[in-house]
Amino acid sequence: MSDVDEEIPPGWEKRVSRSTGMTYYLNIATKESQWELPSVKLGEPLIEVQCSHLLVKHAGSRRPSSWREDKITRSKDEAIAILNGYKKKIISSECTLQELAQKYSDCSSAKRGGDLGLFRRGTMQKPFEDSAFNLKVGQLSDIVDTDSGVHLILRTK
Ligand SMILES: O=C(N[C@H](Cc1nc2ccccc2[nH]1)C(=O)O)c1cc2ccccc2s1
Repeated sequence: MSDVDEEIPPGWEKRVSRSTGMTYYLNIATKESQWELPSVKLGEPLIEVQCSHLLVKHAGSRRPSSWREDKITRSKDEAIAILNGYKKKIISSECTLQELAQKYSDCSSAKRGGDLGLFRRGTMQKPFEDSAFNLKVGQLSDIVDTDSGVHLILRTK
């Protein structure tokens, strides 16, 4: 099978099952696996994506409170600086977004490593949606600003 036929979409890895010797495909970010070659339907509109995110709220957030902190008083600039620190650790592979979200995200999805599940357009705040639907699978966003706070987004599906 030539490479072109077997193009593996970004964010996926080809693996061989130790027990059966069969080829399978592993989603690097979610660690989910499947036997079928993940299909990227080029040119078709993207209906839904799956993302994990790390949210740092600030005093100006719509709900300046979270499971971590009853009353969040940090400034937006401080929140951005904190998030830039996390981004450096993720880019250098010192930590994964999931590990940092679990510990530090001000979103209740922290308990799931920041995983928001699959979502369609029209369900998340617009700046978040626009960023998420412009990411490739496995790609990390720049800092995204919503009424909830500032986010890093990792597209996982
Ligand atoms: O809106 C949520 N949480 C808010 C913070 C927040 N604001 C967001 C805005 C866009 C995307 C995710 C966001 N999370 C909160 O905890 O104050 C969600 C939590 C969860 C948990 C699991 C799946 C989806 C969601 S959406």
